[in-house]
Amino acid sequence: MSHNNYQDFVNIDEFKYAAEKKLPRMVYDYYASGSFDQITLAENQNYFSRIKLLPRCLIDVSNVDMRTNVLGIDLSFPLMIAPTAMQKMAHPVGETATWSAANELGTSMTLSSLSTTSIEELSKHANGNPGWFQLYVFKDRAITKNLVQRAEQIGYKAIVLTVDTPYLGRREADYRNGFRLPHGLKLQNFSDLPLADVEGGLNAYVATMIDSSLTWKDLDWLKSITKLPIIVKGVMSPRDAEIAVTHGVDAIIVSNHGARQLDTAPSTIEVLPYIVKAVNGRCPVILDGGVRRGTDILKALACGAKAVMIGRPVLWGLAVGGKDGVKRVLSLLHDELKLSMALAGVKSISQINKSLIWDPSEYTKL
Ligand SMILES: Cc1cc2nc3c(=O)[nH]c(=O)nc-3n(C[C@H](O)[C@H](O)[C@H](O)COP(=O)(O)O)c2cc1C
Ligand SMILES: CC(C)CC(=O)C(=O)O
Repeated sequence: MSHNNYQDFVNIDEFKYAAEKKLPRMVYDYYASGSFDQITLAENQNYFSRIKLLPRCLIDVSNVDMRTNVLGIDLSFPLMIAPTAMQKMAHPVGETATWSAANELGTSMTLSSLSTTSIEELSKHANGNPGWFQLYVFKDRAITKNLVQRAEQIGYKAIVLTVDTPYLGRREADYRNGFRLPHGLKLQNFSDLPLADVEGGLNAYVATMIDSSLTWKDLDWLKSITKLPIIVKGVMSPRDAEIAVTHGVDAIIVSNHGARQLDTAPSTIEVLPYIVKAVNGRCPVILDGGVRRGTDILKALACGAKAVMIGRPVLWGLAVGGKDGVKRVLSLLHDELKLSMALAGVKSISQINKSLIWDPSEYTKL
């Protein structure tokens, strides 16, 4: 067996480069791409780098406690795994490897509706504790209802309703490459239905199958068919956050879908403080998009997020080293956050607040 040196990688970028070398071009491009000119893709990371952290000194940081809890889920640190479709393209073990890595590191994952491992298979692997289930609402409501009820019955703890995908954003590399699900792989939640194949590419799939007429009324319908908490994923406008809260959602995920939908949308970290203000403590707010460093997690929490999610870094870990690759990705971010908290002068999650972010206007009158 060839020597795998990913255990020596010191940051997430190294995983990305290694995954690019290892994966077929079509798969890597699908995972990596943003839409159109990928302005938002760059901005998701760049905006983080423009925010400055202000360290406090002479605080006993010999013990840093990163534990937290989101909607009843205990986390060893405030990071969860975002739903990403078709993980068996990255590694033959796919979603179950990701779940195991998350579980061993004391965190949790959300299974995509469009997974290459079924709702039931993952739950069996997870001993009935599979995490959250991400829902795409199909035009055929019987299919949608079936997904939700299977997830509820078999032990998923919340439904993550994705609200930013009435159509798929245009990722140009996927057109060039003629992206399709590789032979031998299926969207396992639909076993033998025609729905399980992505023969004509993803854009056609979404346009044909996914309900682009979805509105807030459908959120009420969803609530009527399940007792599980409902989390809306893909909120970017503070106005929509307000509407979501009035519809009684249990949490909001501030997300621009990893910059794969509307290009030139703002970065998620830029809108986060405004959404937190609009929500005003009425439900937890989670952020995803561009989180690649422990300092990014610290900044998101300082802006009021309860936790963050990562998408692509997990796919890079999975591609490079399966379960152990994902574990290494998670532990890098875990250790980076711990060090960053200590260097900033905070020893627990509850001590993180916006005073950690450098804002000269707060000090001009001192
Ligand atoms: C390859 C890929 C597939 C994705 N599939 C889904 C999906 O099936 N459902 C969903 O709600 N979001 C999906 N997303 C969006 C992620 O859940 C998440 O919002 C995004 O990846 C976060 O940004 P990051 O990759 O910069 O961490 C996908 C993202 C990527 C990169
Ligand atoms: C199959 C797609 C709808 C999955 C997705 O959300 C994405 O590619 O961004």
